[in-house]
Amino acid sequence: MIEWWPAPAKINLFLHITGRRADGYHELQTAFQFLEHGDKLKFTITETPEIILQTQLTDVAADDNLIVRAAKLLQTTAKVTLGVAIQLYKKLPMGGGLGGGSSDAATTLVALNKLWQCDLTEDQLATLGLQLGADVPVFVRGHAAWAEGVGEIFTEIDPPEPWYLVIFPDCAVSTAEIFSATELTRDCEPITIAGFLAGEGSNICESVVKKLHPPVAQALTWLAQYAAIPRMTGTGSCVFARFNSADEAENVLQNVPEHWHAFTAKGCNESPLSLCAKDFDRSLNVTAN
Ligand SMILES: C[C@@](CO)(OP(=O)(O)O)[C@H](O)COP(=O)(O)OP(=O)(O)OC[C@H]1O[C@@H](n2ccc(N)nc2=O)[C@H](O)[C@@H]1O
Ligand SMILES: Nc1ncnc2c1ncn2[C@@H]1O[C@H](COP(=O)(O)OP(=O)(O)O)[C@@H](O)[C@H]1O
Repeated sequence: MIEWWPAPAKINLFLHITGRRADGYHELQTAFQFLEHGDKLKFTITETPEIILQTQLTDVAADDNLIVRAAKLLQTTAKVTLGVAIQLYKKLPMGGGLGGGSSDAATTLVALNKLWQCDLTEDQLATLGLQLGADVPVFVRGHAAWAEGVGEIFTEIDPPEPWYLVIFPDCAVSTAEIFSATELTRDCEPITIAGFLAGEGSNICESVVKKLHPPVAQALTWLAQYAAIPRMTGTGSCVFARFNSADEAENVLQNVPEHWHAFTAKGCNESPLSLCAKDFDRSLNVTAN
């Protein structure tokens, strides 16, 4: 049986804004890839219907935590009478653009769907996830993706899987703050998947974030000494660069200034959550046979 379920980080390999809908949401083009690095969650199913989060996050009330919101949403939708106690091992910085909150929510949906035996389909879980946040569906689906619309229309992609060095420049960036900035570029020319795979694309939010959060600019400048095309993920604040091997990424990690948190991780097109869910299904089949 699975004890700890992974909630991996994602990075946006590029991020363009192509327009804005009448409801204020932005139309995007982006490419998501997962990292072999992230949070972990442990679920203990209970006979009574309470949902208890045993690990508290500073600054997030338990009822606002996306883990609790995801569990409640699934419990109500699938009319589940069981409950759950959840432990969280939090590694991903909040407001870092690594999608930690969304990934925690997706792992909760995917794991509890199995542990509570709800039998919702992946499409149903992704639709539920979208109610919690724009980034939740890609974590539910678990494959690297080209995304359009407000980030919910996916095409699976298989870009190279390099090693990354990721720096969290010790500042949190709110997605809503960046999307409400007047100087944000909102009219990028659409690009194609083939164009992206050939190297087109950048993160259009970088200039606004660098201006509002100088540590992000400093981290990008620092990384540029060691790697071509350092980039910000999502609306920040983390920045990343790619390397051909774990050793190359590790060597640069040794030099990262102490006041920044940093880590290395391999990029992966199938998410650790998806692999874990398959392991879970296999273990059930073994027990049944
Ligand atoms: C733009 C991305 C790229 O990955 O940024 P990051 O959050 O990862 O940095 C995400 O899609 C973000 O997803 P997520 O963080 O789940 O966003 P949400 O909670 O749904 O929305 C936060 C706020 O951002 C704005 N928002 C979000 C998504 C979008 N396509 N257009 C928007 O204008 C809305 O004002 C919304 O209130
Ligand atoms: N389980 C959770 N983990 C992280 N953040 C959460 C969680 N639940 C709710 N949040 C809220 O979501 C915000 C965004 O967090 P996160 O997804 O980690 O960053 P980002 O969207 O920049 O990748 C946090 O600042 C926090 O207020």
